[in-house]
Amino acid sequence: MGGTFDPIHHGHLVAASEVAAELDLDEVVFVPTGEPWQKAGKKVSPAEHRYLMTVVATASNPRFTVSRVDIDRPGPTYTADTLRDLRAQRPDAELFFITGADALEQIMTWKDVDEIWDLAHFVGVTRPGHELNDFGRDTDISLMEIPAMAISSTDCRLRVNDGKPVWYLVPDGVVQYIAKHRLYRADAESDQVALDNLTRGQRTAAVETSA
Ligand SMILES: Nc1ncnc2c1ncn2[C@@H]1O[C@H](COP(=O)(O)OP(=O)(O)OP(=O)(O)O)[C@@H](O)[C@H]1O
Ligand SMILES: O=C(O)c1ccc[n+]([C@@H]2O[C@H](COP(=O)([O-])O)[C@@H](O)[C@H]2O)c1
Repeated sequence: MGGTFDPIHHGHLVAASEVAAELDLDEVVFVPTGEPWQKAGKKVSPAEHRYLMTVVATASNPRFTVSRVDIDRPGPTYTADTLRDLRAQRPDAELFFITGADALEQIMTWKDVDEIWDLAHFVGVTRPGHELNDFGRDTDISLMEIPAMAISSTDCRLRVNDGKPVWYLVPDGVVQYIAKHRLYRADAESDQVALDNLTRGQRTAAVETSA
């Protein structure tokens, strides 16, 4: 399951859990984006913070793992690259790519969209406020109804900035990670920009130092 995970929330986790149970998957790999090019105009937290929050959120589930392939690959994140990298690491695995209805609405605008159907089966899950569409022939998309979780990362970020709680919207460890690193607060903006401006290696060291 790919995502910007800024922050990861219970909507993501329920989607992964439901698809894993329905399809009897051995593993769900959460893949935080490196540079989500379709969010280029939006402020995105440093990849290392998003990666670490995803690790914290998934740690208690033995079937959930987190991959660095997208955050370690320089440049914009394309799912075709994600899937090629995962296939190289797991040559015998049958891959499924889980995506919510809103992301699925945009899938025809993704890079190399004609090639992605050969790299994985796509599973589109319901999300409140969005229509679920499989685009008909020439695609490989299964649709799945999951419990409706009206949670978004955008709303979580706004709530933190407004001083509202995000308990029970995100896992407890993620609430604590956000507080510890003062994420999503307008008054911490200068810290974020400073982190954004570091090189990838410096950023990893900086986040590890402050963790
Ligand atoms: N509440 C939800 N229910 C089902 N799928 C979801 C939900 N939230 C996110 N997803 C799906 O998870 C994937 C990653 O989403 P993403 O990390 O962009 O979260 P988001 O909540 O949509 O973030 P933002 O509000 O910042 O755009 C996408 O495929 C998205 O459709
Ligand atoms: O391949 C693309 O061009 C592409 C364009 C937009 C989004 N995606 C992928 O879709 C997933 C959800 O993205 P997002 O931006 O909604 O967090 C994530 O894995 C992205 O890398 C992929």
